[in-house]
Amino acid sequence: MAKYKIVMVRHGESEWNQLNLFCGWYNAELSDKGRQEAVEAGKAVKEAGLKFDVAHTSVLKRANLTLDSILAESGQTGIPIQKTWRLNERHYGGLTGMDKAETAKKFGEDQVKIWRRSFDIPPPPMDTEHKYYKAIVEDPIYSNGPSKEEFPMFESLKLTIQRTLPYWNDVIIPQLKEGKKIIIAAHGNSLRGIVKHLDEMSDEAIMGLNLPTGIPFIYELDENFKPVVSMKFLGDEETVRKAMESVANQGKAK
Ligand SMILES: O=C(O)[C@@H](COP(=O)(O)O)OP(=O)(O)O
Repeated sequence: MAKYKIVMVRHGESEWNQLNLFCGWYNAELSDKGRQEAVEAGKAVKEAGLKFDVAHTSVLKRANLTLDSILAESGQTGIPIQKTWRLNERHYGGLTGMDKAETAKKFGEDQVKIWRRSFDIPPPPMDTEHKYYKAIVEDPIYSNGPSKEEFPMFESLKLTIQRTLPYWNDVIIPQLKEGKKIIIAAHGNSLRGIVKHLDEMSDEAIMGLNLPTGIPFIYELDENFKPVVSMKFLGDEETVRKAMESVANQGKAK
């Protein structure tokens, strides 16, 4: 029997999603389409009658602004919002700022799929000469963490899960136990990590999961935090399927 319910959402389309650039820890803006997706997500939350006591998000504005829109549209602006770098997108290392389709043309679609979707093969590291190194490392959004030692220069999904899961276990689970109703607004890969954990997906199975932007999904969990309902999207099946397919296709050479 379901005891807990939690809502998650990948942010609306960012300007870098729109340009098809690897984004990772770069603090990209939402695109106009992304802002609209966030509004629609809020309407869907309202229609579904979902109420929250607390919200969690990354320190990146594409997730923060999506959350703000969802809360505004569903009339819940006053709730506490907890921001953490642990919910950030995976750090895309040296690929940050590169065009996904161009990268597929140069290195092959198979290699790009490995970089995007393999469980434990990381992208190449970001070195100090990288165009976006300073923009990321010196961004004030990181002034409260991670520490210098924790600050990644690249992350595989495995490494992303290693820093996201402690937040799930130490912050989210205790709040669920207290009876808090929670929404998490985060990113394609930080959320894939949580989904992999909850659904106990194999390293192979998680390769096939592409999360769409701006469509909230619900998990219902039993008393042991095992899913009774998994990834139930607030959207019709065909729209979700197409949106997932289009994310998968971002890594194809054009
Ligand atoms: O970093 C990025 O480019 C995308 C995910 O990219 P893929 O892993 O789907 O290529 O992250 P998000 O838009 O969710 O913050």
